[in-house]
Amino acid sequence: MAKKQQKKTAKGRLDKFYWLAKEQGYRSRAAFKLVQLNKKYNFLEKARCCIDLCAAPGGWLQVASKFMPANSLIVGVDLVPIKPIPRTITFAEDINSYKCRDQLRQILKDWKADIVIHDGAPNVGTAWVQDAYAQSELTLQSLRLAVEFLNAGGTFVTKVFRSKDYNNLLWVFNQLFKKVEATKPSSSRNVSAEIFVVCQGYKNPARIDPKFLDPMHVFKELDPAALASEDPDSGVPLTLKGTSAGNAHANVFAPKKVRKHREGYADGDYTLFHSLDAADFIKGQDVIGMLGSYNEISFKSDESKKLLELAQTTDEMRENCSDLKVLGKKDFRNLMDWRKEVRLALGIDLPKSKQKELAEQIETVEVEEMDEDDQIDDEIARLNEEAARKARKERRRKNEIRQKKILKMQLQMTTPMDIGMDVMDDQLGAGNDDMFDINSGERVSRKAAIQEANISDDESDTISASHSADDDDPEARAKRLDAEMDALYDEFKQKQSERDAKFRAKEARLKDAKNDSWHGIKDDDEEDEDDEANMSDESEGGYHVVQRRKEQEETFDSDDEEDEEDERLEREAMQQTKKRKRDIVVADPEIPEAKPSKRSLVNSLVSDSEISAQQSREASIWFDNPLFKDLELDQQDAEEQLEGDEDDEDAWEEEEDDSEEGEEEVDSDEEYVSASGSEQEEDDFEVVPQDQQEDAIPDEEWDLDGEDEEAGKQKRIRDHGLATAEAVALAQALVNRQITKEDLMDQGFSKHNFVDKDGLPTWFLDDETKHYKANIPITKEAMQALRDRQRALDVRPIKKVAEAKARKKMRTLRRLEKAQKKAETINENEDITEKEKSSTINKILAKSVKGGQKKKEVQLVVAKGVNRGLKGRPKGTKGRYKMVDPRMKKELRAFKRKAKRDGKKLGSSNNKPRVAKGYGPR
Ligand SMILES: C[S@@+](CC[C@H](N)C(=O)[O-])C[C@H]1O[C@@H](n2cnc3c(N)ncnc32)[C@H](O)[C@@H]1O
Repeated sequence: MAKKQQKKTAKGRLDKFYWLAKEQGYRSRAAFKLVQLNKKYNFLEKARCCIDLCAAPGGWLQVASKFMPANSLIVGVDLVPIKPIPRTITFAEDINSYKCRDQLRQILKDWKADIVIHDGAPNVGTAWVQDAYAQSELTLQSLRLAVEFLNAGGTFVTKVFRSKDYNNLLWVFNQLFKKVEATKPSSSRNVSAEIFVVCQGYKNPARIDPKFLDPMHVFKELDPAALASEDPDSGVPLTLKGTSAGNAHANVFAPKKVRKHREGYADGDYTLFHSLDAADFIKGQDVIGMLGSYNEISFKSDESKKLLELAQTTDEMRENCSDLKVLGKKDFRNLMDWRKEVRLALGIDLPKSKQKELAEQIETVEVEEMDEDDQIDDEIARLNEEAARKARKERRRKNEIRQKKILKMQLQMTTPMDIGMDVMDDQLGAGNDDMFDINSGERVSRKAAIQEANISDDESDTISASHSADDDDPEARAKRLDAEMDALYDEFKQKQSERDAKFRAKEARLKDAKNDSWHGIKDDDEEDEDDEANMSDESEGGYHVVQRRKEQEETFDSDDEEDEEDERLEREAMQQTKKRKRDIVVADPEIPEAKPSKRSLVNSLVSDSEISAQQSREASIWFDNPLFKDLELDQQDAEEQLEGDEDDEDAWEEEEDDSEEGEEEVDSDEEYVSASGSEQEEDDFEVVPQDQQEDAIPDEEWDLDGEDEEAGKQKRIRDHGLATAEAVALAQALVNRQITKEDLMDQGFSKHNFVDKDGLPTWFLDDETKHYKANIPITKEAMQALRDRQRALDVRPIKKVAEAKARKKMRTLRRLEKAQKKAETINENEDITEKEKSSTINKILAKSVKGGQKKKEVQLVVAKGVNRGLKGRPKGTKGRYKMVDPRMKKELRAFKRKAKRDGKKLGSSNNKPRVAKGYGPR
């Protein structure tokens, strides 16, 4: 028995309602019974005065106080005092006493109750052993108080036990109320015989016959003799004729006069608890029946005490025996096994081998006694029988194999390719042409035939060998079949995993989902996958990525023309980044840092061994290409390059920030890089800046080891919000008050969450994981909200652009600050006139504003002679430069000439090419 899972008190008390009650501050789990009853009948919201009979510890009172309107009168009474509850009046009294009635009258004064609720349970025996009759009496007593204090039209809610008095009680209720309904809320344990009756619309008769409320009359046992002498017209027993009870019986017994025993007590048996002696359990025959009808297996008799000394009677068995009502399927199976073992140990049953021996001995003796003819006849009969048995066994085996194969097919454990190959093999090898035998009496579907053919000879041999061993024992056969199915399923999964990378990733994700650190971040995971896909797309420069980027850039262009220059630089930077990413991927895909985003995510999904095996295979094939002969970059080199490049990036950022008033350095990476040979080589191995990796996969998502899991979960929820349509739909329903928090919690405790997985085969569990999920409806609004959010994300500028904008803003601010300081100094200067001051300040301000928009000048450089084709920054060049074709120089000269001839100023033309002040050294 799963001791850890369920605290072993009677009925496994600590169930979800126990915890819910704890969480919501209810004093008892019983509170949820009233919550659920009220949810169904809505009696609390309308009531202004409520009497709770047998109210301790006060769970129902808390619920009443929560759901009833403010300023309602709520009175609770119990044998034991109740700790004060806001908005309620309580006192300790026996509800059977007159004192109780008087006190109620005193409290209510001239008020009448709209609702009387009763959840009393007489304290008899142990806490959970109930005496049904006492319970019925208590119920009748509560009815007596109810009819005294209820308003016309009021409601009475009471607990009743499903005993033989149940129908009588219901009959009485029906006489006094317009509508009577019995219901069992889900919070009431199934093992409990209790049921709740909701009586609505109190008729408030002017006078009630006291016999209606007298247990002696209501629960009167009917004397068969009295019943026999009945009124011929109405069928009412003569002893009761003319009384209300008589009328009651007229209703109950007419027209058939046969009283139905539903699920009530057996005659003379008024207890709900039944104990079975262990010795009887071991020796008895109807084991299942016994386990179903008894509450415990006791070891009280001398015979059963001896069982306790057996090694087979473990502590767990004893524990299981102590409360049969809380056992699961597996526990019952264990109990049956235990019984079998004990029977063997006590010699009640013989072991199988001995049984066979015995049978053989008997057979031999018989044979010895026969004469020769008889012997021959008998031998023939035996052989015939054996042949028939073998044929039966073979047929059974084939059926099993077929079933198994059909199941395999249903689970899609075979692929069409396998089927084709197997069929061919089989047909070629064994000449099996059954498939095409249309006259075959046995109508096997083509698929089934294929499946049958799927079994290899080896497999069938193994199966038949193992079959013969335990063919007669259905239990062993079932176990063997289970084991075989599991093995087949594992094989199938392995095959699929080898074939399909997606499947592998899915498996790994499932595994991770089961892992605590992954709990609840499935969507993040998916997001990351998307990120990964995007990034890998990016690194390959796919069409979609280009399009997407284009769109983003266009949006941005139209948004802010002022930042044109910065934007262009950013575009170039991004292209460079992409180029660098490509470079590093081509240069050495084995360097982990070379594929930062991909590696890190894949690491998390697929085990290292899987990756390395597959990668090394793929990598060796890839690097067999002669292209890579000369390329020997080891991981260390790559790391050094990475560091170097990062330093460069930092330097670039610093210079960018330090540059002032148009003296900015060249932004473009190509232009920035030094021309020296070694550095040039390094340039080829630039990598994606580190911060991009961090963007793709936030550290904290992967690194939850040391953190509090709950805190991590909360953070993810904060960071990523409602990521699925289901989540958004639920959130909207909550906000719009279509459902309440309680509903949501209720739904959370669904069959999908509390599944006993013990003993279930893996393939079944896998399938369940896939399909056995609560179906949360998605609304149009939720989808729209998600789409809107995605759209908002799409139009947000990418990080690099936002950074460029911020840098620009910062530079403008610095310039303005400087200008302001200068203006202040000028203002304080008393040597110059006010007019001069204002014009100088104006100039400074204009300059500072213009400074930001000043176009950067580009030097055009022509490489000549040996320098032609050299890459990198030409010696002696400062600032931005552009390598141009020599022809352009000529064209420029021609342009100047023409301009001179036409008398135009070079600078006045809008069509002039962008030129530098002069030419570079080469
Ligand atoms: C199941 S509990 C009630 C739980 C309660 N409805 C709640 O929500 O907390 C049953 C209660 O009935 C009370 N009881 C039993 N017989 C009684 C009687 N004759 N008069 C008053 N209370 C009684 C017991 O003291 C016990 O507290």
